[in-house]
Amino acid sequence: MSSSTDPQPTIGLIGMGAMGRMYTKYLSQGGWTKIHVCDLPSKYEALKQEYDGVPGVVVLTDGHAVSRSADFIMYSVEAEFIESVVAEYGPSTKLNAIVAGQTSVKAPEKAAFENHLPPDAQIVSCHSLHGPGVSPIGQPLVLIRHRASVEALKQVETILSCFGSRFVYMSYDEHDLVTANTQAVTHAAFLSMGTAWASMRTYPWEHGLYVGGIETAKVNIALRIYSNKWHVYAGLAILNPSAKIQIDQFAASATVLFTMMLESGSDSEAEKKFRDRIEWAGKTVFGAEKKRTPILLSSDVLDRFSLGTPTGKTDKANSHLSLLAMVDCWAHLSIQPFEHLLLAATPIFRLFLGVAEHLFLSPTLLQSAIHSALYDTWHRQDDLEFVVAARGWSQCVSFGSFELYRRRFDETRAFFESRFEEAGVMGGEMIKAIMESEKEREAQQ
Ligand SMILES: NC(=O)C1=CN([C@@H]2O[C@H](COP(=O)(O)OP(=O)(O)OC[C@H]3O[C@@H](n4cnc5c(N)ncnc54)[C@H](OP(=O)(O)O)[C@@H]3O)[C@@H](O)[C@H]2O)C=CC1
Ligand SMILES: O=C(O)C(=O)Cc1ccc(O)cc1
Repeated sequence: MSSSTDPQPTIGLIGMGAMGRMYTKYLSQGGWTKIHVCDLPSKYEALKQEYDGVPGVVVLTDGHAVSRSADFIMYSVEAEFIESVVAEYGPSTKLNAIVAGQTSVKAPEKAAFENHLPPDAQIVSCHSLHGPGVSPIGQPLVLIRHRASVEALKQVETILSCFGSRFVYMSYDEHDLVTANTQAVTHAAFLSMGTAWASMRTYPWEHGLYVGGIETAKVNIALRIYSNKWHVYAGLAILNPSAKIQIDQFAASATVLFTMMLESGSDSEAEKKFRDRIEWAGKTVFGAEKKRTPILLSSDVLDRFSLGTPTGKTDKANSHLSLLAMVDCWAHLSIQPFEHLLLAATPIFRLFLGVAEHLFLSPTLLQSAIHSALYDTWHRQDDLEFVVAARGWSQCVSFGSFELYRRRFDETRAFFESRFEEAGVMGGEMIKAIMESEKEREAQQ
């Protein structure tokens, strides 16, 4: 790191995509004066022009130039490529530099750093648990002191303090377990909703049946995910071994619950089995949480962020199969989602857990969802498409194919693309409102 006569370390960012740019922005605004950045050499000229005059930022040709000059180096590249990128630039790491990665799954990053960084390099990795369009203030920022002195960790904290995020400390292995619990299944659920809607060629908020309250949250988040980079979700699902197990359980839960819905009909024994299973899942996940202040805003507030206009048909109950399956999945895997809430929740996980909690802690809502699941047939096609989509995503992840993942993602994305701008604004405001209401509640408690 910097010597005592040089108060500012040189900060290096390799990969100037969405996250690299976000880091550059906050580091520059935070007053750091030596921020060396690069992307692929082919983007050098364009990046140089773009960052001309941005305080503290120097664009360099490639990762060798950044690695050789920086005291703290962060790799913000696709998880799929971390091994090859570190293999290329790692040997150029400045003597005694501290190295970090921003990848959403850490097992490949850890292996890449151990295999390709010089022995004098210290490793303090990180992970901002939010997307590039969310304000980092108050969000969890994971710090992983893997091969580094306490002093090195302090230096990283100092550099990143300008984000106003909440530091969360864990090991590489803990990180992958926690993020599988919070992110993998949440993403699988929203990816499946999107694929189901796209398969039916319907924008759910446009036909008036899925508008307002819980539906608003589902639509806004699904569109938010599809407007992000496919490789972010592919990487954390395919390269994290714990994620595969969870996504598989989610698909299994959706399938079993849907089958039970079909079997019930006039069969009271089958109906009882379904009710018992939902009740068991709800107790397992939410049972101990009766005294917690609920996460979610009221339905009225959620309605403010709706993409569609309530038509009066909106009171019609539906099965909320995705939420029932999520809670069933958590219960089967003995995941206690509230344990992660304080520690390492992303905005999307927080919101989805809040929506599930809203459903399960309201006896009226839950009973009407169960009743609708058992007796209504109008949403059967939607639920069937959802189950097919969940199984498809699970199979895709189990095959470990990035190409297949990209094709599935792109197909659904194309269907929603024209709506991203509108949904991005709404979704952003919804997340902001929820974060603010959380802060207010915390202050009151
Ligand atoms: N987006 C998100 O919500 C979050 C993402 N992350 C993680 O951060 C990392 C980056 O994600 P994000 O910024 O969204 O993705 P982007 O695709 O926007 O950015 C990655 C950038 O790295 C570039 N790159 C690839 N190889 C090299 C190389 N050899 N040298 C220099 N640059 C290279 C890519 O170029 P090219 O496109 O040409 O390949 C691209 O510009 C990922 O590992 C992701 O999992 C973490 C938190 C949130
Ligand atoms: O909130 C979410 O789950 C997101 O989708 C944004 C996101 C994506 C990848 C990360 O590694 C961290 C956050």
